[in-house]
Amino acid sequence: MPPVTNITQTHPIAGHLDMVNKRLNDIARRLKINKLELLIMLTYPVIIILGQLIWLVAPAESSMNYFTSKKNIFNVYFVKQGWFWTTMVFGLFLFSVMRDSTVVRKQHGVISCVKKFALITTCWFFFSQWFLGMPIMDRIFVLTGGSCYNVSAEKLKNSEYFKLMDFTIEDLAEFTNQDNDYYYSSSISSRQCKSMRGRWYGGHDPSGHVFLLSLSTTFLMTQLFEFYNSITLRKKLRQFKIDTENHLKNREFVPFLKSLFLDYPIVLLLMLVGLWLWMLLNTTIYFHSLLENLAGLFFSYLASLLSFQI
Ligand SMILES: CCCCCCCC/C=C\CCCCCCCC(=O)SCCNC(=O)CCNC(=O)[C@H](O)C(C)(C)COP(=O)(O)O
Ligand SMILES: Nc1ncnc2c1ncn2[C@@H]1O[C@H](COP(=O)(O)O)[C@@H](OP(=O)(O)O)[C@H]1O
Repeated sequence: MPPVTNITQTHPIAGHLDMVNKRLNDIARRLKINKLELLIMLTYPVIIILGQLIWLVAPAESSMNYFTSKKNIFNVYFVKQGWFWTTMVFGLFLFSVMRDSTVVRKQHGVISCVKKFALITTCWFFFSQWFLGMPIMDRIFVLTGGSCYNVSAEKLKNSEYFKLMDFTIEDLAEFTNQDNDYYYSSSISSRQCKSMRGRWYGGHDPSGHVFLLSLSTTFLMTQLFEFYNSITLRKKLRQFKIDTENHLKNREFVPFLKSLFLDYPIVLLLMLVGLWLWMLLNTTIYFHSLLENLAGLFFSYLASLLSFQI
């Protein structure tokens, strides 16, 4: 009888996979993180590249859709309040983990993930909300030559921070009226600029959306796998399906919601992660330049890498 050869050892693809695996282990070791954390972090460059390809390939008319609008419901009520939703889902998840008798090493895990959340919340706050005045993302914009332009005299607040525009910027000319005076400032935040109907123009503007969406997703996914593995997760999702079918068959809507929020928030967590990844793809197709999206990702990587050290 001919000797039995192990196909996984002899197939050329197995060799390549082995090499990729070794390379990933190497990178993870150098960054002092585990392979799962690395794999999660690698999904964002893939999404950003996919977004760029869609933007390049799709003709303008087919790329104009509901998600091209800044006013789409998912952007206004979800992403723009993104830290709130991440906090809610994380809180429910943590509460369910504490009540779950099948989870091992609970106490240590819960404390470390609360610390991680405090750290990334601080990073989010400093990067996108406030950092001894302007948030970091706005400071980068101003330091690279950006300003808030075209603020009309009647919308002007805190006039000491503004100078009269005795010049016009060609790109922004359509937003001004020849008869009015307009002002500009490099000392106010993007939020203040927007509130005065000014134009945030001229600098490198790291994407706050890419930062928030990738940081939240990394945190939620790494915490999910901190407490569950793929087998226990699949078991939980199967049980959720059975419970839901029973609830809905008996028209028990309140018990269904109770079980979703208290016993199976992993379903909410996975739904939120799905929405965040979808919105991330849309951001990379329709908004910002590639470099600005990568800058948002870079700062979210820094925050995640810091949190992995806890
Ligand atoms: C010194 C201050 C440190 C603050 C951090 C303290 C850490 C405390 C530790 C643990 C407890 C955490 C409790 C956190 C509760 C957080 C609850 C909320 O998140 S309420 C705020 C809701 N707001 C948002 O979610 C806003 C999200 N949106 C944005 O960040 C921006 O809109 C954007 C970045 C998505 C886009 O920017 P834009 O300029 O284009 O609008
Ligand atoms: N996925 C998405 N869907 C809708 N609007 C998005 C979006 N991603 C980014 N935007 C919008 O693009 C602008 C730049 O976003 P950011 O700098 O946070 O990446 C923001 O506009 P506004 O600031 O006018 O709301 C934001 O709302």
